[in-house]
Amino acid sequence: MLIFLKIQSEVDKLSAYHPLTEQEAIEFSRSIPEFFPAGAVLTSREIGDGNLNLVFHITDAASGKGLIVKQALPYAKVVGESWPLTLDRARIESEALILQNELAPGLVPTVYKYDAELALTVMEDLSDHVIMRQGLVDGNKYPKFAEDISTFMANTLFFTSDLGMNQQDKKERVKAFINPDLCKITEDLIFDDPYTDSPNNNFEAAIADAAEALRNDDALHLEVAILRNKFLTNAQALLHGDLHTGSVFVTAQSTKVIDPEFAYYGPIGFDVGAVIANLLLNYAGQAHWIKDEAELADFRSYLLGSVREIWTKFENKFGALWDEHNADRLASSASGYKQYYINKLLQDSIGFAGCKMVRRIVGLAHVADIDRIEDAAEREKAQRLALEIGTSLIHLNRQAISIEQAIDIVLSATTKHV
Ligand SMILES: Nc1ncnc2c1ncn2[C@@H]1O[C@H](COP(=O)(O)OP(=O)(O)O)[C@@H](O)[C@H]1O
Ligand SMILES: CSC[C@H]1O[C@H](OP(=O)(O)O)[C@H](O)[C@@H]1O
Repeated sequence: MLIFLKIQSEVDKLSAYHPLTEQEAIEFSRSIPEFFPAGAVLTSREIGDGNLNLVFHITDAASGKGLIVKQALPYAKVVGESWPLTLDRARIESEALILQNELAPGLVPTVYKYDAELALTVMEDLSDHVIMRQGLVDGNKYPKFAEDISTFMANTLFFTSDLGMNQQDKKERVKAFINPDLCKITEDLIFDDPYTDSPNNNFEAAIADAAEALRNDDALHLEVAILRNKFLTNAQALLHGDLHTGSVFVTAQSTKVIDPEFAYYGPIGFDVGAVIANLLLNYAGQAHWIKDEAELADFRSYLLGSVREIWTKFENKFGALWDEHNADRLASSASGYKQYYINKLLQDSIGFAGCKMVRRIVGLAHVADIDRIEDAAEREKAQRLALEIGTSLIHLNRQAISIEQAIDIVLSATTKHV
């Protein structure tokens, strides 16, 4: 009730706020200086397929130019008005995109305009790219992805941390990116609901036994509680906060990260783990999407190779930034500290990856890689494989010393679930 009243008063204060119609989105997009030719005949289509916001695609057939107008609703679209959600997330998203573009140039869409009253951002149209989740379901490989995403994560995470920026300025930035509503979604959906009998949970009867096992595994609960506490308290760097393959646009030559409305200061491994988890969720679903055994083995080995490459490149790039740009005297001089810090990042990444896999199988919001499998028995197999990998990664996390251990977990779970 309190949240509802808070958000209602937020909406009342923004007197101009209302969800745009497709026509109004066209009118708004004409305010971007010198983008569309004067008198251009524009068309508008609401294309939002995410859980939270409106996304209008504005196009001019004559010039071939396009724009994206993304507007926050005062509630979570996937659930409806009964789940109020702050409009401030539009500010967080546009400020995060602008900062990410400075730290990792070319790896996010350009922001043309942010309007606080309407809670909307006008940004570069990336319709010549595909959403990576769909690309992977279609069996496509992305040769630039590991290089680009490791650069994106190393740069944005290092240079927003106490290692890579002035530590007093960092505290101001923590303040600017306080994001309680969106963090609460993650705290509930990822770090609580799957391990209890929550009304938010959403799993099929066929895997009720596996869902029950999650609720009764004390050792697992200990690991999740430790990871949850890191998410709640470890303001290590400015995270993207929701870095799944539905938040990445790709082509063979290009990578663009979108949708950082969950950005806040949190543990670095949460972003790295999100990328790993979503590659592994695709891995779990692929036995349905690719029927030929040799092709399946090849694609799965590409996915595991990507996990290895992403971690290794991230570790090397983060380490190189540490050597060249460290703003913390003791961190750079204390012998063994860099190795200690980066090993903790590996452990966190593995643990968070596991949590993110589990939530996509038994929690509120699922992934197309698995949910779109029409055959119930095949879908169940994929769900059980994802749960086995996810829980094993969570159990491993604090013991991990190499990414190879995570890969071994995937391989032995695969053998078990043929
Ligand atoms: N810059 C963009 N260019 C082209 N399409 C976009 C862009 N941003 C978002 N979209 C489309 O809108 C969809 C939802 O966007 P997203 O930012 O993920 O919204 P939500 O925050 O609701 O999840 C994307 O899956 C994509 O199809
Ligand atoms: C009730 S929000 C559920 C889920 O949706 C978000 O994803 P997206 O904005 O990309 O659709 C985020 O992952 C949340 O956990």
